[in-house]
Amino acid sequence: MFLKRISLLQDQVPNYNQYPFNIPAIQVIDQLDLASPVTFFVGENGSGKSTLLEAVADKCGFNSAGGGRNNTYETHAAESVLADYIRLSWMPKVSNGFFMRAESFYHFATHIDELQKEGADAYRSYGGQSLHEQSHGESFLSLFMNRFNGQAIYLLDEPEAALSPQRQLTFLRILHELVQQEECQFIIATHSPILLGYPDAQILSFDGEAIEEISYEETDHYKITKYFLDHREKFLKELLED
Ligand SMILES: Nc1ncnc2c1ncn2[C@@H]1O[C@H](COP(=O)(O)OP(=O)(O)OP(=O)(O)O)[C@@H](O)[C@H]1O
Repeated sequence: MFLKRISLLQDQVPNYNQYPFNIPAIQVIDQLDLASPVTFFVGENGSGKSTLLEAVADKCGFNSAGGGRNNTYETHAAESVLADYIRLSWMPKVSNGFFMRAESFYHFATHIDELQKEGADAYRSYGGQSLHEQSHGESFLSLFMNRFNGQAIYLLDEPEAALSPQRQLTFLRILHELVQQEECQFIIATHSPILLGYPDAQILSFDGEAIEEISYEETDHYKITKYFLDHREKFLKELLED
């Protein structure tokens, strides 16, 4: 793995009452140690996972709307304010990698189409076909299978968004091969109890007073999903009738 620590430059934070420094989990970051090639960010909606991931992506030099170092294109995505206030500690440093956010993947696909029109063989890295001509889930898997390789860091924001449960398992297989064979590092914000099950991953929860490591079985994703599947009728009766 390459990225070992994310630190917040607390003495330089201009205002703790303003976004992004007003997010509870973010404002108390001192040093966040990454202890495994696969780190998951988990937490409630709005707990700050994307904000931190985007800041890391920006600091890596990746397009904060999605892409690698060479993907320069305009979007409505704002610059990451937080990026100026974090420090990344590497051992060793890698510059290869990719930031994928499900919500702006459409714009990224358009950017690849434009590169192809300009004469570059841009589709080669994405399964030989426009990402717009593949289903949402197929285009995600094309990205993971064809574009991801070599020693690199991959920052993924909810990669499960378009993937069926079966394809999430396929994704885990690709992830495993990239970690084992290419020594890739992943930081993944996710709500998927399937992805979170990846063995030996570090799971960082944004739900407490500080970002802290928790086990798979301690995640709400596991607990709620398990309870739901084990007691579906009772659970829904309580939920819908009370
Ligand atoms: N550009 C912005 N300006 C002001 N507040 C913002 C901005 N972007 C996000 N926020 C707020 O910051 C908080 C954290 O948002 P963020 O997108 O990081 O959450 P998240 O944990 O990734 O959530 P989700 O699981 O829903 O994707 C939220 O309360 C959100 O409303």
